[in-house]
Amino acid sequence: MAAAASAFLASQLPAPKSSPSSLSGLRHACLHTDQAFFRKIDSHLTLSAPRTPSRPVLAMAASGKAHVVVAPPFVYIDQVKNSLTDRIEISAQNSWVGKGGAFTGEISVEQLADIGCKWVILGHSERRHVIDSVPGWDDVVIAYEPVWAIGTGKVATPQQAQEVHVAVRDWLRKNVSADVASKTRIIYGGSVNGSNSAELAKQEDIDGFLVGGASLKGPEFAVIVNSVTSKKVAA
Ligand SMILES: O=C[C@H](O)COP(=O)(O)O
Repeated sequence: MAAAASAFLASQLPAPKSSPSSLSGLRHACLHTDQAFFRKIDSHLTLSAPRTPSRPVLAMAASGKAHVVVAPPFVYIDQVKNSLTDRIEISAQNSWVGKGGAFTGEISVEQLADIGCKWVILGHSERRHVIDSVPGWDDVVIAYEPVWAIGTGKVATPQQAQEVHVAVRDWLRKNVSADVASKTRIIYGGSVNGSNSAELAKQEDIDGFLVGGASLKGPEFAVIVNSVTSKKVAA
């Protein structure tokens, strides 16, 4: 199980030069906990989900273009999974990342895999996890979310997000490999909605989205999913 130290990686990234001055201090301070890692359990984009996904979500998924993963709270995973087609995969919002043992109340990746959950979000800024190592990068998706943008309605500009995504990719190139840098999906999260997703998706290094609030609105969620270009879907 899973991923690099998010705080460690983030601490090596520069604050985006294009930050507006009113946000630059906050952005810089927040940057240290802004990266989350998605680790595929078996084999990006992850989303909050209502108990029952809406018809537009199912219709959009059936179109077969974007890779869609929904991340309901633990207690709804089975219910949501049973209401979805196989085209939409399931993620947990967190998991126990330590070794085995007696940890009452924690949920392990083995348990998640056992109920058909293929992904897990690790290191979301709301969880403050720090993860030790990445045994393999093939199934890791990195999400950049400025903390000030999460649930606030304040979205990073496409240029700001692109700048940080480039920095993340550069970090991967220097610290892992050029191959991993080019293949790893880096997704943006933080007040993504149907009005801003298209411009964000045009950026070269934005490979998808981590959507919170807008994922609960079926038609808007479908707009966001469809804004991810075919180039990135194919990646
Ligand atoms: O988990 C969700 C992300 O943190 C983004 O949430 P948001 O789209 O509501 O800002």
